[in-house]
Amino acid sequence: MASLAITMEQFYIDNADRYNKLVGVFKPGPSSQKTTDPNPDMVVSARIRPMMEDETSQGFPNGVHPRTGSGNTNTVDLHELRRPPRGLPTLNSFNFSVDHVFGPDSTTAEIYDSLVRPLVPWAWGGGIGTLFAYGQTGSGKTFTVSGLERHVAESLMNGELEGERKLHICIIELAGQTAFDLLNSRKQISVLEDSFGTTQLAGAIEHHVTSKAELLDFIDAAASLRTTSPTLKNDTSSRSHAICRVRIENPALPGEEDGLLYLVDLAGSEAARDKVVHDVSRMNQAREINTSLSVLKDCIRGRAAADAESITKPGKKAYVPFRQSTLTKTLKHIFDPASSRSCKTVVVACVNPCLADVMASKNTLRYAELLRVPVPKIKAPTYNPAVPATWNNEQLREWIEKNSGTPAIHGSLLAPTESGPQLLRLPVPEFLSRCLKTAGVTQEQAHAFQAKFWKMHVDSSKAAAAALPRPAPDAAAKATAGTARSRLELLDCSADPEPGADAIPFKQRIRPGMVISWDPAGEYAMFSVGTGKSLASVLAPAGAVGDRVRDVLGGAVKSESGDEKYLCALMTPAVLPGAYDLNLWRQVVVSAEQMESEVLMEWDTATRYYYRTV
Ligand SMILES: Nc1ncnc2c1ncn2[C@@H]1O[C@H](COP(=O)(O)OP(=O)(O)OP(=O)(O)O)[C@@H](O)[C@H]1O
Repeated sequence: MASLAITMEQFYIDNADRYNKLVGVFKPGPSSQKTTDPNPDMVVSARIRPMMEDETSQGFPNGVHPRTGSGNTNTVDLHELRRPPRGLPTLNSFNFSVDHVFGPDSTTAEIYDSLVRPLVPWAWGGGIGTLFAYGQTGSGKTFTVSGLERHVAESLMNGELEGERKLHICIIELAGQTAFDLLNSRKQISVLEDSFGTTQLAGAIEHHVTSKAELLDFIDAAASLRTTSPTLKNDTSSRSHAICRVRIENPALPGEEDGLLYLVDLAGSEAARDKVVHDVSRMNQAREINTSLSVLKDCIRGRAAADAESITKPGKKAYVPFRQSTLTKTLKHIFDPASSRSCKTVVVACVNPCLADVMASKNTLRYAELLRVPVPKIKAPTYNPAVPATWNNEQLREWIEKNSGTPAIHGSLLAPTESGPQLLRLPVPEFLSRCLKTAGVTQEQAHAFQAKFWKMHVDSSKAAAAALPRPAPDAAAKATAGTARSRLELLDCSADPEPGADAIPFKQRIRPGMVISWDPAGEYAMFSVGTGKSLASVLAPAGAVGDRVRDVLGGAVKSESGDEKYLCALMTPAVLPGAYDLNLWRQVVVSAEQMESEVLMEWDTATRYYYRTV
């Protein structure tokens, strides 16, 4: 095998002139892949590095050519030289299409500006931005990722992004099934899934960073450890995946998910021709790398397909095999369709243009093409006031201002340019931060409004998917027609079913199930949360229960005083942000005087919790 490779190399060198002549007269045909609409959340690019000094000095021609002219920036031509049994060598040509091709003269700054820069504000707003560099050994992955890391550090730390954030960095290396902390002397760590289904890097140390210099120091320390590890020198970087994770915490939204920025320098997809060693461990290593890269491809495609369908078919569950490799398990948040985190991903397929490596380059470009999932062409939807996915920016803003409670959230602050589908894709923390820009809006109102918007989308899509023939409206439905909430909505919401009830002060219509905010005094103060208030759901008038009934602190419920009192069940914050539990057996007596306001709550079947609504 090795001798065959050497003979082929000699053949390429001997026929370099003929090869260059054939390439010079090559007439490119149409691109082999149908052009698809670019997917803004999943961009696949190729970077062709320059020929290296040693490659040109040996006489190897350039085998990979970005197509130029007529504005074409996404096609690459690759030419092999075939050795026929008889006669002169001939050209065997292929072309590949991706979203962007960067030729040997392109700089890392250009790649950053056109593809990677948008990931930074996305993660700053609470989303997940990921960059993968893929390619054969020696194709420029580390060169590209380390250059991009510098630009990312600059963007994160130059003070241009809005709001305060706390940044934490962690850099790990995955070699086969084993993970190491590159910021802690390459100590072995474990990749575990906890009982909440979250992947934990057990044993890895996260470092808080406050300046660009500090961030770069960590990046450089990890890079030097990766490339100079004594026993693995020279081969370490090519046989392992390096994952740099920056976690971006927003102190103004403590309960929300943090933004995540991943920069992933993948293991070399194939051993370079001059490094092939056919021992068993090397073969096993190569098999593991190939498996992890193949699973990665399936996961990237799976997630892109799930995202593309999330707006049109939200009920449909995509299968993404992220548990099949340590790499994808580590990056679970990106791939798990159940995580519902908003992700933007960029892949840079790095290509070595030397003719001697053209087989590996062909595989890299084919892999890159496979990562592209066409975005379904959806004709402009017809406006439907009940379906957020059909709203343009103007319709969305109008709805926001009418439906976001008091004070009304400014549409221009929440959705300056977005359409309905675009706002649905916004990371939740970013949505909340934008709501809070309107003076007087509280976090609770922002949460409730976000939940209302999302629920409307889910309900409308489910209704469209079900497309069941509708029965004729019954008398009760007719009675509520025209009120703010449909009969169906009222089944899961604490709102008063009486049409027009909200015009009557809540104390004049207290009823079982109503949720109230109250001010617990004395020993009941232990039930207050945050603001000193507590939430409870009315069960019955205190006078309606037997003489021996006691509340949660053992006090008698029935009393001789003529005060208007109610037996209520406490509602307490649950583990999920913005969620509440109804504690049916933690009962308290609340007088009408202690009640401050009615709070509308909704039941969410998916999480089995109650949420505030507006
Ligand atoms: N665009 C580029 N311009 C100039 N030099 C480059 C470019 N890309 C890569 N190189 C050089 O090519 C060599 C190989 O690059 P690099 O180490 O980044 O490859 P790699 O794909 O990370 O390899 P490995 O998988 O072995 O880690 C390095 O000397 C690097 O400086």
